[in-house]
Parts: sequence; C-alpha cells; structure tokens
Amino acid sequence: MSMIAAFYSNKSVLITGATGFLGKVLMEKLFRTSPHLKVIYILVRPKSGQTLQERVFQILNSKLFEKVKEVCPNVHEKIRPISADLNQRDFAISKEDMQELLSCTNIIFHCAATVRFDAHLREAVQLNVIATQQLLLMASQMPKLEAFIHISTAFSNCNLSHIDEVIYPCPVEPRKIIDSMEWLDDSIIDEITPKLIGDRPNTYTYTKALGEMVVQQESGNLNVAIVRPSIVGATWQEPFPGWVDNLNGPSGLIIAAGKGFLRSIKATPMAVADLIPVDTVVNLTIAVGWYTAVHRPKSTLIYHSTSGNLNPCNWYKMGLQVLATIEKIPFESAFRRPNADFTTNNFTTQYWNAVSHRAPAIIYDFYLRLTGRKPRMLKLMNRLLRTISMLEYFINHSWEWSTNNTEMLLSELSPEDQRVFNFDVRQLNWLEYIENYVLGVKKYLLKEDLAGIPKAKQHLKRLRNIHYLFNTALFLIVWRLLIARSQMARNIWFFIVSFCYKFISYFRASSTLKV
Ligand SMILES: CCCCCCCCCCCCCCCCCCCCCCCCCC(=O)SCCNC(=O)CCNC(=O)[C@H](O)C(C)(C)COP(=O)(O)OP(=O)(O)OC[C@H]1O[C@@H](n2cnc3c(N)ncnc32)[C@H](O)[C@@H]1OP(=O)(O)O
Ligand SMILES: NC(=O)C1=CN([C@@H]2O[C@H](COP(=O)(O)OP(=O)(O)OC[C@H]3O[C@@H](n4cnc5c(N)ncnc54)[C@H](OP(=O)(O)O)[C@@H]3O)[C@@H](O)[C@H]2O)C=CC1
Repeated sequence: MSMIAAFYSNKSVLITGATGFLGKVLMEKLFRTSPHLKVIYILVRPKSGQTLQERVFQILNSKLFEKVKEVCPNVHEKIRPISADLNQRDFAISKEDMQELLSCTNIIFHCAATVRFDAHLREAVQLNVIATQQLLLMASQMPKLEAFIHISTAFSNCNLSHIDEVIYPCPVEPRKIIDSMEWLDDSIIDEITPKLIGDRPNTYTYTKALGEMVVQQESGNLNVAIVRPSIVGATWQEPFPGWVDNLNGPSGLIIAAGKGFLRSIKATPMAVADLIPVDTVVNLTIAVGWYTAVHRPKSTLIYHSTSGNLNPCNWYKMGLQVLATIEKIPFESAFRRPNADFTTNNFTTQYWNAVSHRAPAIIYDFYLRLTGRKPRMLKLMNRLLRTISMLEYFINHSWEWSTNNTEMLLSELSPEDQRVFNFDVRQLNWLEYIENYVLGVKKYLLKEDLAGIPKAKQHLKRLRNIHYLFNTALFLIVWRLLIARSQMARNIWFFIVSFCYKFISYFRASSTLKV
C-alpha cells in the first residue's frame, strides 16, 4: 500500500489554479491514487461566459479524467468549486465558503499564477505576489492545516547560472513593491519595470522570485515547501502519455513547426533543454505535500523539478526528434512543408525571418486578396515571431539546478511510493517522450484524428510540388530579368548553353561510335 496515497485519504485539500495545466493533472492524480480523499476545494473564477459548475463539468468530462471515473465514480461529489478571484480582496470568497475553507483545509497546493511573460508588472505582482501573501494569511487561520505547498518556477532566479535549492533575495523587498503598486500609476510602473527586473528577462520570473520571498518571510509557523519546475511539458506516463492542453512552453512551437509556419528559430543547439513532464512535477508535488506534513522539516525546503543535471537533453536533439516525428505523423492542413532549423546569430535570424516567415506570408495574403478573401497570414506570422522573441531567452541559455532535496525525498519514499509517485527523471527516454509529446499535441491540442494521416501526407506532397514549381518559376523570372539587363549574365548564359550543347554532342558522337 502506498503510504502517500494513504496519507491523503480523508484529507481536505485546497488547490488554486486547478483549472490550469498543472492544477488539472494534480487533481486527477490525487483522485486516482487516493479515491478516499474527503474533498478537493478548488478556487475558480467564472470565465469566457462559463459558470463555475460548467467549468468543472468540462474538466471532469475531459479525456484526462476518464481513468479517475473508474476508480472514483463519485468524483464530482468530491470536488467543491469555490467562486474566487485571486485578484480581489479576500479573493472575493463568500463568508460561508471562507468559513468552511478555514475550518476544514488540511493541505494547500498553490498553483495559480499569471505565466504570461508580457504581463504588466502590476498584474504580475497582484497574482504572483499579493495573492500568495493573502493565501498565506488565510492559511495561518486554518487550525487543521498540515502543509502549504507553493509552486514556483526553476526560472525565478534565471539571472544566475547555477541555482541551488535556496531562496535568493531580490534587491527590493516584496513589501515595498507591493506598497508601491498601490500608489504608482501605470506610466511610472512602466518606466521603473526594467530597473526592477534587472537582468531577468520578464516580469513573470521576477514576480515569481518575489513570491518565493513572500513565502519565506510570511509563512510564520506554517509547514511550507516550494516546488520549482523548469519547462513543464506533456505527460510522460500518466494518466496516459502525451497529454497536453495548452500552448505554453514548447507545445505552441511544436504546432508552429508542424504546420510549417515556423521555419527557423534562434537557439543554442547544445544548450540544455530543461523540459520536465507535467506528471513528474505532480508526483513530486504530492510527495512533497506528504513529506512536509508528516516530517515537518524545520525550515522551508525548496525542491527543483528539473531534468538537466540527471538526464540532460539539448535543443538540437529535441528539435530533430520533433521534426522526425512530424514527418512520420504529419499535422493536417499545413501551410508549408515542415522544415525548421536553428539559427545562431541575429543576422541570420533576421534574414530567415524575412525570407522564410514574412515573405511567404505576404505572398499568401496576396493570393487571399486575389481570391476575394481577407488576408490574415502576415498578422499571424508577426504574432508568432513576437512569441518566439519572448521564448528565445530560454533556448539560448543553459542553467544548472542542484536537486539535493528532490533526490533526498526520492530516497525517503518506499519502493511502492517510488513506483506510484515516480519523479525519477533518470528513467525518462527522451526520444520516446518527445514522440509521444508530438502525438499528444496532434491528438489533444489540435484534436486531429490519426485516420487523417494519409490525407495529411498527400497534402504535404502537393505542397512540395507547389514549392518546386514556385522555385523554378522564380528562378526563371530572375534569370530572364538579369539577362535582359546585364552583359555579364548574358555571357554566362551563352557559356552555359554552349557548354551543354557540346556535352550533348559529345555523348551523341560517342554513342554512335559504340554502335
Ligand atoms: C537540425 C536541427 C533541427 C532543428 C529543428 C528546429 C526546431 C523546430 C521544432 C520546435 C520545437 C522544439 C524546440 C522548442 C523550443 C521551446 C521553447 C520553450 C521555451 C519556454 C520557456 C519557458 C520557461 C519558463 C517556464 C515557466 O516557468 S512559465 C510557463 C511558461 N509560460 C509560457 O510559456 C507563456 C508564454 N506565452 C506568453 O507569455 C504569451 O502567450 C505571449 C508570448 C506574450 C503572447 O501573447 P499575445 O500576443 O497576447 O497572445 P496570446 O493570446 O497569448 O497568443 C497569441 C497567439 O500565439 C499563440 N501562442 C501562444 N503561446 C504560444 C507558443 N508558446 N508558441 C506558439 N504560439 C503560441 C496563441 O495560440 C495565439 O494564436 P491565435 O489563437 O491568435 O491564433
Ligand atoms: N507551465 C510551465 O511551463 C510552468 C509553470 N510553472 C508554475 O506552475 C504553476 C501552474 O502553471 P500552469 O498550470 O502551467 O499555468 P496555467 O496558466 O495553465 O494556469 C494558471 C491557473 O491560475 C489560475 N488563475 C489565474 N489568475 C487567476 C485569478 N485571478 N483568480 C483565480 N485563478 C486564477 C488560472 O485560472 P483560469 O483558468 O481561470 O485562468 C489557472 O487555473 C504556476 O505557478 C507557474 O508559475 C512553473 C514552471 C513552468
């Protein structure tokens, strides 16, 4: 029997960010391994015209939850959605709900965050710092609370190249930043943002670092731990391989490459691609919840959920495997044949952006206009290039994360728990994982049927023919223009034609001799 699974039986768990990528997988695994869990409270806001109940219904009816329903048929009774907006004071939770949360919660997993790299500093501070502070305050009023697990990111200190499992202080105290957000207007915040974030690439990583400091400073007597995942990718094993449902991290780029939009990207091929499957992060997080509650470490422990130091993979190997898989199982209705490559300097990046990204988009838009349709490709391409520019920092640097606490925790688990809550990345086979990832992107993100593969291959053949035809026509037009305007081009043309003529005459003569 798994000790960890038994620990969660009869517990009341509170999850923030349960409608997000990581939160959903966390909830799924908790229900599947501990079906006797008492209740999971999830803080949810109404969104995109959907009520809380509709959002929960959609999650429970998704493919991700299929296995849970087999082991825990009454799962819908065990999820208790609480209407909450983490941007509001007291999260805008009703008095009755707040009372229930305060008196019943045993474990908190705080996953909610804004993960947008371009979030305004005010917005990022509100969610990644102030909401964490408020949640800690709530936690301090929970008599039954056994552990508070905060999800941060391995990139909160990406301004360093070697990162230990410790909290590094930021030059300006979080309290000062929080106070200043109350009275500074947006234009001044815009001006000071670059100075505050310093050598970090965006407000996201900066506010996640501030969030960690808040956890350290304001957790009082609570049993607190922090989990720091690197780039979270599709599931490795559970509930099934390759599950993913959002475009963050590599997923969006896999689509862009597979559909033929992305042809080149500035990357350091040998830099470590520190991807970590979402189920690995979730298994570690659940184990951390158990360890923190049962062993009550004296200080706040940080756990790195990274792959680089134990089982490294680089962007070159990853990119190659993505392309190899796409060739085997192509995506439908590609814009161009998938054929992406890495560039390593600004000049070639700009060149290929113009030639391989913007020019085809402009030509396609011209074709749309001619056929009476609304042009859209250049706009889409510009958005893709903007997204890539924001991700570039992470594919052009390498980091080293120490994983002593994570390894210590693994050694503390029973063999059964090591199996049920496996977070040992040394067992990960990258090529197999990436293949399943690409397949998962096709099935669960693009919702494409595998039966459509022959048609997709046919479409790629057509694109290849169009490509050859286009290149030949382009060559002939350029050549014709050159010949018309330049004596040197005419001379070269004359030389080539006479050379070919002599060559053919020689062959004809030698074949006549043989006869
Ligand atoms: C021979 C060699 C072979 C070579 C082969 C070559 C290779 C080829 C193979 C390629 C694969 C292998 C290598 C992969 C490299 C992976 C790099 C990963 C780095 C990740 C680092 C993460 C580290 C930190 C981890 C953390 O700790 S945090 C979690 C991570 N957080 C994020 O990843 C948020 C990012 N995103 C945003 O920050 C916002 O998205 C924002 C960007 C501001 C836009 O913002 P905005 O313009 O407002 O627009 P959106 O509404 O968001 O989107 C607007 C439109 O772009 C779409 N779109 C959103 N996203 C993405 C995305 N990714 N990729 C693509 N499209 C996207 C969306 O569908 C919408 O399209 P539409 O629906 O309009 O058609
Ligand atoms: N994905 C990654 O690559 C990595 C993620 N992380 C960390 O993991 C955690 C989870 O990330 P991930 O699941 O990928 O992110 P998602 O963007 O998928 O999920 C974010 C969650 O936060 C919720 N949320 C955001 N704003 C509010 C609000 N105002 N009130 C209530 N809920 C809100 C969202 O709710 P809603 O559905 O309503 O928007 C959603 O459930 C984050 O803390 C992130 O920093 C760390 C490293 C890498």
